[in-house]
Amino acid sequence: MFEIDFMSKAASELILNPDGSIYHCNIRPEHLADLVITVGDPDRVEKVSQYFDSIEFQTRKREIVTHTGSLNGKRITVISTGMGTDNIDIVLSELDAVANINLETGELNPIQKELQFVRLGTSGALQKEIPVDSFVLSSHGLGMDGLLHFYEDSLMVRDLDMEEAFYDHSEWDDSKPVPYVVKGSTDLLELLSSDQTSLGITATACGFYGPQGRKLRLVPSPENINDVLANFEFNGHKITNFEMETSAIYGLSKMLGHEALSLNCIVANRALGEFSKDSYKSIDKMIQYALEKLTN
Ligand SMILES: O=P(O)(O)O[C@H]1O[C@H](CO)[C@@H](O)[C@H]1O
Ligand SMILES: O=c1cc[nH]c(=O)[nH]1
Repeated sequence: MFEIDFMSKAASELILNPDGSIYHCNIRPEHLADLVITVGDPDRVEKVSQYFDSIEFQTRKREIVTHTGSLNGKRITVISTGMGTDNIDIVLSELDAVANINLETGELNPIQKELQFVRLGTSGALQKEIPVDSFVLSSHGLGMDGLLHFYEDSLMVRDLDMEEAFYDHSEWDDSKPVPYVVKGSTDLLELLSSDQTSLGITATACGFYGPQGRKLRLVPSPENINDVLANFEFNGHKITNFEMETSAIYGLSKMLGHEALSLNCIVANRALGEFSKDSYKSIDKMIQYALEKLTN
C-alpha cells in the first residue's frame, strides 16, 4: 500500500465538534464498527438497523444518519451519505479519520484499521436483460464525476487500461471530467455473490437527469450516453447500471487501504423505460440478503 502523509492537522482541516466528534458525521472512534454499510437515503438507515439484534449508538447531522449495532455477533455501522460523490468525499474521509487518526493530536494512529464498506444502493439498469427489482454487484466503478482527480494517489488505484478503452469507445468530450475506473473488493464480491445477483461495471454519474441521459426539458449531452455506456465491453466486463456514489467509494477506499463493494437494487430499467412497481419491497429484500451474507 501507499505511504499516507498525515501530519498534525490544523483546526480548519481536521474539524471537530465540541463533543470531540468529527464535523459532519458527528461520531467519535468508539461509535464506528469495522464493517460499514453505506446507503444514500437517510430513511434507509433504520430500514437496515431494524434487523440488528441491538443498537448501541445513533446520531444525525444534515443528511448523514448513523446507527451502530450488532447482528449475529457482528458489529456494524450503517450510515447514510445522501446523494452524490461530493457527499462520499465527506463521509469516507471522515470515517477514515475517525478510524485512523488520533482526533486529539491529529497524528496517525500507530496501527491502521482496514474498514469494509458495503454500499446498499438503488440504481438504473442499462440493458433490457437486467430486470427491475434485481440486484447488481459492481465489479468496478466507472466515475464520470471527477472527484478522484483531486487526489494525488488516484493514478495508483485506477484501471488505466479500461479507462483508455472507454475513452476511445465513447469518443469522450474533453469538456467533461475524465472518466476513471476503480475495481471493487474481490473478497466482498465473493461473499456477496450468489444466483440472486448479477455483476457489472457501475457507472457513477454526477447527476440524475442530464448526466444519466434523462430528458425532461433540457437535452442531455451526449444525447445517446446510455447507448454509449451499454455498448462498451472490456475483457468480458460490461457497464450495466447507473448510480451516483460507487466510483468515489471505490477510489477513496482503495487509496486509504479499505475494502469496498456496492450492491445495488435495480429500480429503473432505462432500456425498457420501466420503473419498479414496489421499489421499497425490493430494497428491503436486498437489505435482508446482504445482512445474511455479511453476518453468517
Ligand atoms: O438510493 P441511493 O443509495 O441514494 O442511490 C441512488 O439513488 C439516488 C438517486 O435517486 C442516488 O444517490 C443514486 O446513487
Ligand atoms: O436510474 C437511476 C435509479 C436510481 N439511481 C440513479 O442514480 N439512477
